[in-house]
Amino acid sequence: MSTQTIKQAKTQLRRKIASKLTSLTQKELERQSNNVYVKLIQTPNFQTAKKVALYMSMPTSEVQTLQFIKVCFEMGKQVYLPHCHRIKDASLKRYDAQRAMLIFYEMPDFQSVLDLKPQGQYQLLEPTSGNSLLEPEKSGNTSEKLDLLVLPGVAFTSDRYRMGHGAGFYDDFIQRHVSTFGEKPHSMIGVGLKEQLVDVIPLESHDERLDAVIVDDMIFDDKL
Ligand SMILES: Nc1nc2c(c(=O)[nH]1)N(C=O)[C@@H](CNc1ccc(C(=O)N[C@@H](CCC(=O)O)C(=O)O)cc1)CN2
Ligand SMILES: Nc1ncnc2c1ncn2[C@@H]1O[C@H](COP(=O)(O)OP(=O)(O)OP(=O)(O)O)[C@@H](O)[C@H]1O
Repeated sequence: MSTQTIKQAKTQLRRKIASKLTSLTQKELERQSNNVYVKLIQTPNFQTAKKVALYMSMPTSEVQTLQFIKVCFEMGKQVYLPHCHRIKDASLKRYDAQRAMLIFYEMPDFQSVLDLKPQGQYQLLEPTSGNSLLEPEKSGNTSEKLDLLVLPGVAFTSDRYRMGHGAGFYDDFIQRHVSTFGEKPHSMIGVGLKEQLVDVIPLESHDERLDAVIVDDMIFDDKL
């Protein structure tokens, strides 16, 4: 398949999942999110992780994360949340069409998460300052690598591939993590709803395979 055909197939799949998700009730979204969170907490990689990067969920189409973030603080984890950073210096682009990149900021406590305000084009709840991870324009960045990266997505497969909203942010972040720390985050876990589990995702060469995918009460990991 040509790159163009793969991109079109990804767009089609995004539409198909979006229409499936319109009939999901709030109750069902909460039920599945809770199942995911129980499974995630049980994983040894979560138990041992100190630095954990999560995301602030959008209201209807993603596994809800607020309760999970709360538990992370209660367990003494260092919690990081993403910010979409517009690239001003073209030399920081990793591919031509790239406009923005993810920076993760450390959240000092749960209250600061509750206080987040919607930012940018997608009105996501994002931090805009703080101790950062992989902020390239900032000198003296002394932060250490991530123990766990929890990834949102639009679709997931049982062989641990993921497709997002089409910005290429997470694959880019993983590559920059490798450039800076010499390795990927210790563990990368995608979380989804059962409506987001598909047989195949059209893959491009930059698409990263995850260490585990958790969908509703199912976990797919490389030890199975
Ligand atoms: N909760 C959450 N936070 C996140 C992400 C995410 O997927 N979920 N991201 C993950 O990278 C980054 C933000 N990236 C995003 C990129 C595009 C769209 C979006 O809605 N885009 C299209 C719709 C595409 C589609 O059909 O799905 C639009 O332009 O309307 C949302 C977030 C960082 N933070
Ligand atoms: N490393 C890269 N090199 C070249 N093109 C890329 C790269 N990363 C992403 N792109 C391009 O950017 C677009 C979005 O990529 P992709 O579909 O992989 O994003 P995604 O996984 O859905 O997004 P996200 O990770 O932000 O949720 C695609 O058109 C893809 O070809």
